[in-house]
Amino acid sequence: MPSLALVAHDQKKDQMIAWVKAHEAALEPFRLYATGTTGGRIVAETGLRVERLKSGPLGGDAQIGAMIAEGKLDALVFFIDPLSALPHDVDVKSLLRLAILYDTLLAVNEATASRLLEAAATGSNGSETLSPQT
Ligand SMILES: O=C(CO)COP(=O)(O)O
Repeated sequence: MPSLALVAHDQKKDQMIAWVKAHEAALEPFRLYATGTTGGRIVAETGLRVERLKSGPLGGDAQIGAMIAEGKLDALVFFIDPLSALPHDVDVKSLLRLAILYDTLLAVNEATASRLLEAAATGSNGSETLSPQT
């Protein structure tokens, strides 16, 4: 089962929830992970099962980065707030850096996230990356 992590900063959480609801069927085939607060809202407001990690500022971004480094994550949807200063900006940068380094499927805005799911569904792109790991 391919794995996908969902992460959204506070000002982007409403957008993440709306996006998850709009793509619930397409997200069901994934083993889903999320940082703590994002995951809590997804579990409370959608029908999806999500494995919650720590909250981003408390190490959740770092946990997802470690999953990438260990080859345990196929794709990351990360709705970043481009208008706020974040105390854990170094963690955000580290996570993005690892996703780039390991060539992980990465979407940092809604338009790209939707295309990523379409590609995963059709297998027209990234099918190899999204094939089951175990
Ligand atoms: O801060 C985050 C990502 O950098 C997200 O963490 P939460 O989902 O716990 O708010």
